[in-house]
Amino acid sequence: MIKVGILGASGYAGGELLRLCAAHSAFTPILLFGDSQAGEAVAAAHPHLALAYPGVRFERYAPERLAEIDLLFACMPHGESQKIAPDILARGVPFVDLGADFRLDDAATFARWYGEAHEQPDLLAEFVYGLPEIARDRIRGAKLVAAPGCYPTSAILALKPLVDAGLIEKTGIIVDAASGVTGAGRAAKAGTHFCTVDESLAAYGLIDHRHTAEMEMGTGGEVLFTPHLAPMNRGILATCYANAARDMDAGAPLDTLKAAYEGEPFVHVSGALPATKWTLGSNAVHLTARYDPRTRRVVAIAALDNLVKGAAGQMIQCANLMLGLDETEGLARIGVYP
Ligand SMILES: NC(=O)C1=CN([C@@H]2O[C@H](COP(=O)(O)OP(=O)(O)OC[C@H]3O[C@@H](n4cnc5c(N)ncnc54)[C@H](OP(=O)(O)O)[C@@H]3O)[C@@H](O)[C@H]2O)C=CC1
Ligand SMILES: CC(=O)N[C@@H](CCC(=O)OP(=O)(O)O)C(=O)O
Repeated sequence: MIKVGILGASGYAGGELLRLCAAHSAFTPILLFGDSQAGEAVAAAHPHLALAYPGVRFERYAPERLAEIDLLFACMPHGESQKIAPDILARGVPFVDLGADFRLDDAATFARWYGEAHEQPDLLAEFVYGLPEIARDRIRGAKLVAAPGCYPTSAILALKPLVDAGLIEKTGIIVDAASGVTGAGRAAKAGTHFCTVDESLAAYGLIDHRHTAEMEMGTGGEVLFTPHLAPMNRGILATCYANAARDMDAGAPLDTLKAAYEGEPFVHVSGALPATKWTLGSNAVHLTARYDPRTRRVVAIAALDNLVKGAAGQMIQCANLMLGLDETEGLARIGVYP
């Protein structure tokens, strides 16, 4: 048994992490931190988890309690991990953070995209960016991992092999992506109210969405990113456009993605146009790509579940690698469909 602590266990990502841990052979959540719900039963926040966590309650965070666990996950709003990172490092507990605090590799980029100075700039280099398909060897055995945001996971997986193979130019990359509403967290907000979202599709975060920085770090290109909010609970569909760097067969981008992800347990590349519905509840990413000789552009599309491969599933996949377990342990490769 690997004793797990979760910070932000009462949120959507924390709830999904608890759901996945319930099906994991080793990860056993024993400390669920959530100050505002301390004393409440897990099932009060997550009724669907009642059978898995009978009698388990949220507790207040206290750094000395880190001595009781073998692995720590955090699913808190940005800025919170920075405050407690020194405690975590001092105790040496393996840590996977889902917030954005330690994803970027330099403090100036963090300040540019998050609008505030980083409180622990010296610790940025200590964290590995937790995208196993790109950084598996660095995650294996690491103590500190920063899991990517949901949008960057989709865009980086669709684009990086095409950049690396020299098929697309690094400038002028466009990422148009739509997210399900759980991507915005569980707190009630005007922008995610049922009546605002239902039967509607809208862009937001024009030009300055903070995930642009992660996409640029992960692809090595210059990205114009436009997120959209879609009337669905889960899912990200990212449609990515780039200028072709040279003439090529229409199928060359698809062949490149197939070669790049051959043997990857959670990545499926095919000529079919991916849909978010294929991925629900699974850690799968479905990808496709084409070259259009008429416009000399390459288009690549990714679909995933923002709460699994875009959040809690990615965290479990990283933790499996960090602790030397089978990377796929506790994770579904097949979504619930229809
Ligand atoms: N939802 C998604 O698809 C994804 C989310 N993320 C990131 O993961 C993190 C969590 O997201 P999500 O679960 O959606 O968010 P939620 O709003 O659903 O949950 C946030 C959690 O953080 C806790 N929390 C809130 N404020 C504080 C604080 N000041 N100190 C400590 N804990 C606090 C909340 O506890 P309480 O109930 O007690 O307030 C709750 O457990 C965020 O950083 C988000 O950006 C990343 C990838 C995908
Ligand atoms: C639909 C929606 O609102 N999505 C969130 C993305 C949340 C996330 O995954 O990213 P971070 O962890 O980097 O915040 C947004 O656009 O802010």
